[in-house]
Amino acid sequence: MIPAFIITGYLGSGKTTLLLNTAKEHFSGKRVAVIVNELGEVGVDGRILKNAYSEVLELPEGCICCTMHTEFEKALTELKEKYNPELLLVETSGSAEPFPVMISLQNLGCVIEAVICLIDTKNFHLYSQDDTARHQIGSSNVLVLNKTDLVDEDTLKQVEDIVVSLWEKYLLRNLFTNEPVFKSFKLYKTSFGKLPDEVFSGVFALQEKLYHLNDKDHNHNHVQQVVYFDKPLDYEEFLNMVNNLPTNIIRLKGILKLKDLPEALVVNYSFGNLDTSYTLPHYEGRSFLVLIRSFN
Ligand SMILES: Nc1nc2c(ncn2[C@@H]2O[C@H](COP(=O)(O)OP(=O)(O)OP(=O)(O)O)[C@@H](O)[C@H]2O)c(=O)[nH]1
Repeated sequence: MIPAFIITGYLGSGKTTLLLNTAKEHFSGKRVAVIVNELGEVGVDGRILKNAYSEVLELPEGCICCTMHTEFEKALTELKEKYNPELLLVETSGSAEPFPVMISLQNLGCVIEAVICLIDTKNFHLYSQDDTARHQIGSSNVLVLNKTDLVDEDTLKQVEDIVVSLWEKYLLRNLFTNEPVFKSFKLYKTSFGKLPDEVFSGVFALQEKLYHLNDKDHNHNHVQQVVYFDKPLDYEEFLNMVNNLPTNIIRLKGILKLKDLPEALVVNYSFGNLDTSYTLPHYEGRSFLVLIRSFN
C-alpha cells in the first residue's frame, strides 16, 4: 500500500510552494513520485517540480476531476510499475475538487495519508464564494491558512472563522451512511506552506473506503488561454503588460526567456501580486504565459 498525500487548494494558494519546501525536506531520501494536474494544456508547476523531484508525472489534460479519472488511474499504474515509489504526492489543479483523486488513489491500493488544503488568506475574500474552493475545504482534513505574512491578525481570524464554518458545511460524506468522511480537521497557520512534521506522520490518514457519487454536472468557472512568445521579452515590456491586465484575469503563470537574463523567469501572478523570484537555469522550451480568466 503506497502512502499518498493530496495537496489541494484554490488557484495560487501555495500548493507547489509547499511541495518545493516542507514536503521536499521532510521526504528527502525517499523515492517520492509527484503527480501534478494543471488546468490547461501547458504545465508550469510540473517543470518547476522537476527541478526538485526526480519523478514528476504531469497530467495536463486539464481535469482529473471530471472524465479523466480512468486516465489518471492508467498513468498512476504505469508510474508504479516504472518507478516503484515509496510515496506519492498529488497536487490537484486549483480548479479541481480532490474527491475523484481520493477515489482513484484508493482504487489503486494507496492509503490517503492526508488531504491538505491550502488557503490563500490574503485573497480568500476574492474566491470564498467559489463552489469548487468550498468543496476543496470540505474534502480536506488538514487546513492550511497560508500567506499569513500578508495579512494582519484580524483578517487571519476572520478567514479562520469562515474556513471552519465552510468545512462544517461542505464536509464530504459517505454516500451510504451520510457520515462525514473526516470526523475532524487540523488547522495550521503558515507562510510558504511551512508545516510541522506531524502533518506527514500518518496521524491524518483516511480510514474509510470511499465510493463514487453520481457524476454531477461539473461546471468550471475558469477559462485558460496560453500565449507563446517567439522572441525573448524585454522586462519592462512584460511589467507593463502585467500592470495593464484586465481585472478578470485572476492568475498568470508561465516561463519567460528575457533579454539580458541568462536564466528563464518563472512568472507567478495571482490576484494582482506578481512574483518572479524563481528562475530555471536550463530551460530550453518556448516562452509562454497561461492566463486564467474568471467568469465570476
Ligand atoms: N507572500 C507569500 N507568498 C506566497 C506564499 N505561499 C506561496 N506564495 C507565492 O504565491 C504564488 C503562488 O504559489 P504556488 O505555490 O505556485 O501556488 P499554487 O497553489 O501551486 O498555484 P496553482 O497551481 O496555479 O493553483 C507564488 O508566487 C508563491 O511564491 C506565502 O505564504 N506568502
